[in-house]
Amino acid sequence: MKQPFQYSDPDAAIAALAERLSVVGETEPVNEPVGRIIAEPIVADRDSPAADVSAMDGYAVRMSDVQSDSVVPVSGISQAGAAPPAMEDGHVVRIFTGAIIPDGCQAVVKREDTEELEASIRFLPAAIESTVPGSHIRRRGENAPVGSNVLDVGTEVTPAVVAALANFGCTTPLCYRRVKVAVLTTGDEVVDPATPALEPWQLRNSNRSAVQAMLCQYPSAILEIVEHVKDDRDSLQQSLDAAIAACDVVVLTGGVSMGDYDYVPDTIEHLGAEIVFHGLPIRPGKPILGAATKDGKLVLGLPGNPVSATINCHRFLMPLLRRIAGKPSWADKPSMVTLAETPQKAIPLHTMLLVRMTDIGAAELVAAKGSGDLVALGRSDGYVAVPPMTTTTGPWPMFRW
Ligand SMILES: Nc1nc2c(c(=O)[nH]1)N[C@H]1C(S)=C(S)[C@@H](COP(=O)(O)OP(=O)(O)OC[C@H]3O[C@@H](n4cnc5c(N)ncnc54)[C@H](O)[C@@H]3O)O[C@H]1N2
Ligand code: MOO
Repeated sequence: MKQPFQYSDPDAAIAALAERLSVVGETEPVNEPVGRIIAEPIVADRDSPAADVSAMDGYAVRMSDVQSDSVVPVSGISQAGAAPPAMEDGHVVRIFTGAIIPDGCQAVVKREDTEELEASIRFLPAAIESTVPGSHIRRRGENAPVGSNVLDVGTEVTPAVVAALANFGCTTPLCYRRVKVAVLTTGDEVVDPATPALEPWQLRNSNRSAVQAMLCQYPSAILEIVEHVKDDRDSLQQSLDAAIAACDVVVLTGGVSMGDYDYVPDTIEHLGAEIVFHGLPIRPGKPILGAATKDGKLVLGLPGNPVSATINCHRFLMPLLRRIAGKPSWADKPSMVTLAETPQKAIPLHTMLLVRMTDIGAAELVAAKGSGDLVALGRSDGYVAVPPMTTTTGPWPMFRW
């Protein structure tokens, strides 16, 4: 670990790493695109709406007929799913929401603004006062004319985007392929989480579970390799070489610090990757390592302590994955929250404190015994980032799991 630190804050370190990473270029049509990134502009295949339509249930009228004392006969019905009838002079047409505006109609009057008589209507004062040409008419193409751009390349597909895509007949949008990720955990003391009886010197592989779970929440990434590697230089080198050949991103946990078995930094260097930072002024996570290969692949060495690995996977890996996946606005946009109590110690590091949200929207600190405290981790909703030498309640950025 180099001292002083190469970057004074996590965002600067993330940005420096991001600059060196390649963005996925290959594309594929995707059936279930939520969480994927669109790789082609989506163009309107028809006007939206496709014709002038009514925004209300009511009557299609000519302005000259909207008089306070006249009784106007109803000459037909325009309903959704059918062509409109002709509109006779001196008549109104009954119309429903979404139905096409008949030729000659200048406005729609809401049903509740009329008195409905047998086969005719009378306009109530509300209709007389508020009806102007175009009232309650949605004009053809007012949302988007045919051929216009509806969604840009780089849009992340949400349920709202899916609705817009469906409207333009796009059910399998062309998206960037998923980012291939390898997760390599290290540590000879670490065993599979399903192991029932452990020796006192063993512990369960919670880091693998945490990283896997975070990746599962992100549809633009796919886990290609998940492996636990023995604490020896050759095994680690072999696994790292294979992982970097097959994937865009390799995440390692453990072995990045100063211990005799901490081979991660050396093996990454041996790979020919540029170590952009090794050590940052953050707690937890001071020994974190970020590297980029010559062809722009990410190698992230997360510290082994479970709270550190989980927080820093969220803080560093997830935004960088969004960037590699092709999302232009990839940086985190944390909401600001006020802490329910002051942080106890002012330290010269960016501190990420586990918090739980109260019902009134304050962030309560979760008592934690350090970066191995998985109980505190499990009780948290996320973490709050407090700048160096600060003991005030904020508001500070809150990152939710
Ligand atoms: N002399 C120094 N020692 C340490 C420093 C330092 O700056 N100088 N930094 C400390 C900090 S901070 C951290 S965090 C750890 C990180 O070290 P490593 O990344 O080398 O992690 P390990 O030593 O391999 O493991 C630390 C701890 O975490 C447990 N662990 C590891 N992997 C897993 C896993 N997959 N699931 C659950 N738990 C895991 C491991 O058993 C250790 O208890 O270094 C400090 N030391
Ligand atoms: O990263 Mo370490 O987690 O500060 O213990």
